[in-house]
Amino acid sequence: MAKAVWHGFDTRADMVRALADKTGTALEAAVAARGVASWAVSGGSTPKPLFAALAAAPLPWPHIQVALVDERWVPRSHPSSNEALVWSDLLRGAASGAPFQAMKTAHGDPFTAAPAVNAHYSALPLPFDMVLLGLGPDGHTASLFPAAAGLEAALDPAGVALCAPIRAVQSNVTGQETLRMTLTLTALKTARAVTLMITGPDKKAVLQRALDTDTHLPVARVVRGLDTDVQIYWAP
Ligand SMILES: O=C1O[C@H](COP(=O)(O)O)[C@@H](O)[C@H](O)[C@H]1O
Repeated sequence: MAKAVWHGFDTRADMVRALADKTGTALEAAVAARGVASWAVSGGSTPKPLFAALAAAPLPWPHIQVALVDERWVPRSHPSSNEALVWSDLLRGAASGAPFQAMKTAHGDPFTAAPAVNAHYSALPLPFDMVLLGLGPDGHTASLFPAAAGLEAALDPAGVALCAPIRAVQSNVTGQETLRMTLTLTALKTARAVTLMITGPDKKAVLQRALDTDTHLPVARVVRGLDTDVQIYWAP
């Protein structure tokens, strides 16, 4: 069973430097070994400085396939679009030559889009060489929200889908449902390396609790279900 390995830093800048270095080295090694690398990235606010650091890094970007870990079912013009974040913060400068796989399609909802999104993701160089996960205050990672419709299918260890539709109610947005698409445990499980980037004492406490006692929370179920240990990068 995979476990969490903590890497703590005094400052966010130190953490970003270390994680950028680890990510760049792994992606470069994958290109050297197999001619191509694949990196699945989360959205949200936490990875922004990491994206800025890597966008400027002289990596073999045209051979590094970037894809999303999860997406809100909103157009790219929406401020919450993870795809928009990747375009604005990562796929620029040196990294602008990287091929990118989005999750959002023109379908009206992620449930009808799932076959198409799965077809797109099946064509990627898999397993992922690197996956960058984040964490929400409710213990969600990717778009695997506690009690969401679609959660059990997405976390089914025997599932075959790589991407799954999710209908979630976010605890910090009272009563508001969001439609999302997420990588499944099946897609995450075989990744060669998985990093989880978190900042602040609250997220550290949520993660610690999930790993120790609230083991039903999605982030804990993902950590347990992976083939590889999850490298946790944390700074205050
Ligand atoms: O909803 C989401 O939230 C998590 C955490 O986001 P953050 O803003 O607290 O860093 C993120 O990992 C995920 O990709 C996103 O869709």
